[in-house]
Formats: sequence, structure tokens, C-alpha cells
Amino acid sequence: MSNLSRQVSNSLNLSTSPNLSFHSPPTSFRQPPSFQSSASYSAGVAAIAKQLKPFDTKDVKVLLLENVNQAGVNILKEQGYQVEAIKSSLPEDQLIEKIRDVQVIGIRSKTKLTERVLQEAKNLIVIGCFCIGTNQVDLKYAASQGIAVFNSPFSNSRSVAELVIAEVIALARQLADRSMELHNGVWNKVSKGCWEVRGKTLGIVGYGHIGSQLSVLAEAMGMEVIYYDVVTLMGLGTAKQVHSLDDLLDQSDFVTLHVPETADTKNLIGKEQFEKMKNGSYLINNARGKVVDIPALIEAMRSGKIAGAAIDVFPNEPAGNGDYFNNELNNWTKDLQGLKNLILTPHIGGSTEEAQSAIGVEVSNALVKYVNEGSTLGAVNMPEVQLRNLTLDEPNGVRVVFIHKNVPGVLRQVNGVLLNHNIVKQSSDSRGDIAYLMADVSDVKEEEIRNLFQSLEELPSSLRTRMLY
Ligand SMILES: NC(=O)c1ccc[n+]([C@@H]2O[C@H](COP(=O)([O-])OP(=O)(O)OC[C@H]3O[C@@H](n4cnc5c(N)ncnc54)[C@H](O)[C@@H]3O)[C@@H](O)[C@H]2O)c1
Ligand SMILES: O=C(O)[C@H](O)COP(=O)(O)O
Repeated sequence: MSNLSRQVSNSLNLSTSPNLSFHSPPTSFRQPPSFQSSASYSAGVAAIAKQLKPFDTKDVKVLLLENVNQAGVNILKEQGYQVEAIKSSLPEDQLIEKIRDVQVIGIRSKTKLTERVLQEAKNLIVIGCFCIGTNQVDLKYAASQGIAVFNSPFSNSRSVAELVIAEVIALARQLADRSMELHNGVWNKVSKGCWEVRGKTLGIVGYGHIGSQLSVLAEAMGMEVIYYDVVTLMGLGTAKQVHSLDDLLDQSDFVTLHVPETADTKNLIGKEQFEKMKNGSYLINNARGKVVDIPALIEAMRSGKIAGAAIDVFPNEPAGNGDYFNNELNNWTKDLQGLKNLILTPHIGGSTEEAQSAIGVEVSNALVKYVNEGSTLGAVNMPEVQLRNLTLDEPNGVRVVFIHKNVPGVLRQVNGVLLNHNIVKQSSDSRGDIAYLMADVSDVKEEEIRNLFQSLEELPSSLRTRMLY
């Protein structure tokens, strides 16, 4: 099968562009296996894993936006993929133009992959969010089109937690104001309204990866930690869970937000919540811009109810570095910029060398595993399915990936299509309306691949079929 030359239409999802002629992976891609299957070992045969590639890898087009870390870019380039890396996000019309052409897109928190955009992404098989948040992608619509989405669930958590620690102390000591004053030639040595953080209460809203990491760091500084989460979770150290957001607001000197952007967290902190906070307390938002009602924050700070705030995320953020942050983006920007003891940062919570290179490696590896092998381990909108490797001693083995509607009778139909072949192994799982099936089939002749593909595509439940070999 190594000389297989195939002329296929892109609608088959085997290829990358409608008129492309392409060949099986060159032998140079058949590199030594990174691991061998346990089954092969148990049989006493050190079988070599067959490196699956769906197409000549140089035909895989990847678009990376928002300055994805070079470590991630390199992993994709090393596969031979055609990678275009752009430092900023793109306006929607340009995004649509470019996304039509690619099989893989990598984004960070800024790029919105809405249904409207994804409808145009006819070649797209997978999205990599090189960040934690996935709220910028219409996950359900992507799944309905058989497009898998991956992210990096915790590689920047520590960076965010450390930033919050810095902000807690900076707010308590009015550091940003003092520094700004001195930059402007003003000596203003004050202690009024400046505090130690030892013994103060930190209220964490959302006790997930970031919240729990922060909890440990804050306790090490002598803070009392309480947290509120919709899920009951074990507190680390002596941190205590409180029953309601109101309880947390009532007891905290510092409130810090670490929830995802969802319908439930929109304006989670608004006028009513500011009124419930302690007089002279502080708010920190490194979560998502829409979680805080900013005009209400401006009022609460002007009245002195809130003594300081640190805001890293905004409902509308500039596309890239050097772009203006002004009232055209959010109509309250100027009012915000005029407030005292307010730290404004350009969404840098996860922006450290450590976090970005770890995320680059993690997400790019997940994309490669998905493109080349069909593995959905870590996908956020698909069931997680993986199969141990096909091996080179299984001649003419083909991996079938069949993403389909989760309806009764599909397995019977798929096995009907594969009837005349030996299914060496098969795994399938479902998540909501979507199901994902992988099967390794032996002894498939070159000329049979297209027919199998077409028969699967024609099944009424089919969302996307890929044949890897
Ligand atoms: N500023 C940045 O650069 C930056 C970096 C990383 C993450 N983030 C944001 O931080 C968010 C949290 O990250 P994480 O890794 O800790 O996520 P996580 O999923 O590990 O934890 C989120 C926690 O919030 C809880 N939660 C959800 N809805 C809630 C609600 N309505 N009230 C209370 N708790 C609720 C969840 O149960 C979960 O425990 C991300 O979704 C992302 O939007 C921002
Ligand atoms: O979701 C995240 O991980 C953070 O918001 C960081 O996003 P960024 O990669 O766009 O900085």
C-alpha cells in the first residue's frame, strides 16, 4: 500500500483540497515507534508500530493564529504539515477566507469560531485551543460537523495563580498607583489604606485547576482561604468551601474569580454582588471579561465600597499587540482607566514562557495524534476513543474513523459495511448526540479503501469518515 496513489475529492475527507493528487506517506515518515503495543509484547513479538498518516503530510494545511508558541509550531512543521502562523487574531471576513482552506486551526482565547465561521470551514477536521478556555468555540456545532476540539486544561494554571498572588499584594499596598506617581515625578509616601495580606481572607470563586492552586499559595502567605464552587470539592490545606456566593462575598477581603464563561457566569459579579462585599474589599478577575459587570464595578470603586481591583480580561479585547484599548472596544474604557488602585493587564494571566511552551507542545501533540491516528484523548467535544497502534506486521491494515449521530443501529450498519474484512480491534463511545467509532481492519486492498469510505459516508448517521493507513 506504500505506493498507493489516489486522486480523491475533498468531500471524501480523505484529502485536503478538491483537486489534490497525493500519495501514501513516504517511508521517511515511518519512524521508529515511540512505543509498542502491550499485545505485541505479550505475544513475545516486538512488533513495530505502523505510523498512520491519512495523507501525504505536506498536504495537511494548518492555520495558527494569536502567536502560538514556537515549540507548538515546530511540532506541526516536523510532521511535514504546511503551517501558516499569524501573530494576531483575524477579522471575521479574513478568518472565513482562510479557514475554508485548512484541515487544522490553532487559536487562543480571542478568535471566535462561531457556527457562522465553522459553516465555511468545509475542510476542517480539528481545532486546537492553545489555552484553557474553549468558550470562544461553538463546541456543539463543531461536534455536529465531526470537528474535534482540543485545549490545554491546566498548563497555564500555575501562571494565573502566581499572577493573582502578585495582584493581591499589589492591591493591598496600592503598588500600581505609587509606581505610576513616581514615574510621573511625584513622591507620595503613604500607609493609609495599605495592608499586609497575612490574616486576610481570600475568597475564591471557582475552585478548579487555578482556584485550588491559588489556594495553596495564598495559605503559604498566611491568608485564610474560602471558596465557592457549584460542585462540592475537597479543600486543600485548611481552605473551606462555603455554601453560597453570598457567603463568600460577605466574608472575603479579596474576591478572585476563576470560573469559565458560561450562561450562568455572565455578570456573576454585578451591582447586587458588590453591595454584598465587605466595605474596602478588593476584586480580581482573571477569568473572562463577561463574568463581571464593569459599569457596576466602576460605580462600586467610585463610591469607595471596593478599594481596588485587578482586571485581566474584558468583554471585547483588541485583536493583537499595538491595537488600541479604548471606548470603541468597550464604551466604559475611559471611566475604567481613570480609577485609582486599579490594575489593568492585557489578558496575560497565562502568558509566561513556561505556560506557553507547555501549551504549544501539549496541544500540537494532541492535534498530531488526532490527524494521524484518530485519537480523541483529551477532546472537549467528542467522546474519548483511542486504539493501540496498528503494527507493520499487519499488512494492509487500515484504520477507519467514523464520527456519527448517536442513534440506534449504527454499529450493525458499520459492521455490515466492513463485513468482508477482519476487524482486528474496534472501539466506540458516545457523548451526547455524537458518537465516535474507530476500527482497525486488516487486509484491505488499495482499491477497496474508496468503496469502504463511500459506503460509510452514505450511512444516514454519518457525520464524517476518515480512513488512515
Ligand atoms: N486570564 C487568563 O489568561 C486565563 C488563563 C487561564 C484560564 N483563564 C480562565 O479561567 C477559567 C478557570 O480556569 P480553570 O483552569 O481553573 O478551570 P476549571 O474548569 O479547572 O475550574 C473552574 C471551576 O469553576 C467552577 N464553576 C463553574 N461554574 C461556576 C459557577 N457558576 N459558580 C461557581 N463555580 C463555578 C467549576 O465547577 C470548576 O471547579 C477558565 O475557564 C478561563 O476562562 C484565564
Ligand atoms: O483560556 C486561557 O487559557 C486564558 O484565557 C489564556 O488565553 P490566551 O492564550 O489567549 O492568553
